Amino acid sequence: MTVLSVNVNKIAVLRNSRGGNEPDVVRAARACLDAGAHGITVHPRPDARHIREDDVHALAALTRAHAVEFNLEGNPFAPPRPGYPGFLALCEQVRPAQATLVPDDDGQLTSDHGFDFARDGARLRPLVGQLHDLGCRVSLFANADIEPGAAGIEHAAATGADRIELYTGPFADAWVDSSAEPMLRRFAAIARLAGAAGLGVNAGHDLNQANLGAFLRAVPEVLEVSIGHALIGEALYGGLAATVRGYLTILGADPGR
Ligand SMILES: CC(=O)[C@@H](O)[C@H](O)COP(=O)(O)O
Ligand SMILES: NCC(=O)COP(=O)(O)O
Repeated sequence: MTVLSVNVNKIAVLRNSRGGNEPDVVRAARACLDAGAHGITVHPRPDARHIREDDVHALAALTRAHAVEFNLEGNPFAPPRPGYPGFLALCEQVRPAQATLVPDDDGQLTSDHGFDFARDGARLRPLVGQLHDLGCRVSLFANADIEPGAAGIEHAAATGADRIELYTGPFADAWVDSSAEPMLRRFAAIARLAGAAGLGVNAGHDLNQANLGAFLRAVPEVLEVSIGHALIGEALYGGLAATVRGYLTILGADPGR
C-alpha cells in the first residue's frame, strides 16, 4: 500500500504572512495524523519562507509521540545561514525517519527538478552514509526523464540511498493538458528500473485528488506520496480531516485509523 505523508509547508506560509502562531503548524499536522495520515513532511527552505527551525523540532516531537514517520526534505549542499543551520545539522538535531535530499537552488519558487545522478552521485554518497549513521532512511529526489536503461538510476543506487522520490510535477502538468499517458509510461519505466536497482520509490509534487489515482494505477510500486500544496488548498473547501480522508480513500488506506 502507498502511504500518505502530508506536507504542512503551506500552513507555515499562511502563519508567516501575519506573524504570530496562527494557523498553528503543529495543530494542523496533528489534525492530519488524527484523520489517518501516515506521516508528516516539511521542506524548510534556507530563507525560512515557511517552515522554520523551531517548527522542525516541534513536528519531530509530534511525529515521535504519534509513532509515525517524519520526512524532512532539503538540499544538503545549501550552506547554513542565520535561522537555517543546514540540512545535515537539522537531521542531526531531530533524526527524521526519512531524509529526502532535493537539489534546490536558493532562488527557486518551489522544487522543479531532481538530481543529475551521474554528476552528483559521488558527492551524495558520503552524505547518504552520514544520514544512515543518524538512523535516517534516505530518499533522493529524481526526475523521470532518466532514459530507461541509462546509467542514471545505477548512479542513484550507487549512492547507497534507500529510495528515490519521483518528481511528479511534469506528470501533473501533463494531466492538466490531458496528455499524461506517455508521461505515465515513463514514470512506470523508471519505477521498475529503480526497483530492479534495489531502490524503493516515493513520489511527490503537485499531486492532488484528481490526478493521484491515475498516477498510482500506472505506478503501483510507489511506497509513499508526500502531498502539500493541493491538499492544503483543497482543505480550504472540504476541511483538513475530510480532505486527508479523501486521499486515504484514493490510496486504499483505512481512513478510520
Ligand atoms: C521536494 C518537493 O517536491 C517540494 O514539493 C517541496 O517539498 C515543496 O516545497 P514548497 O512548499 O517550498 O513549494
Ligand atoms: N515531496 C513533495 C512534497 O512534499 C509536496 O509537494 P506539493 O504537494 O506541495 O507539490
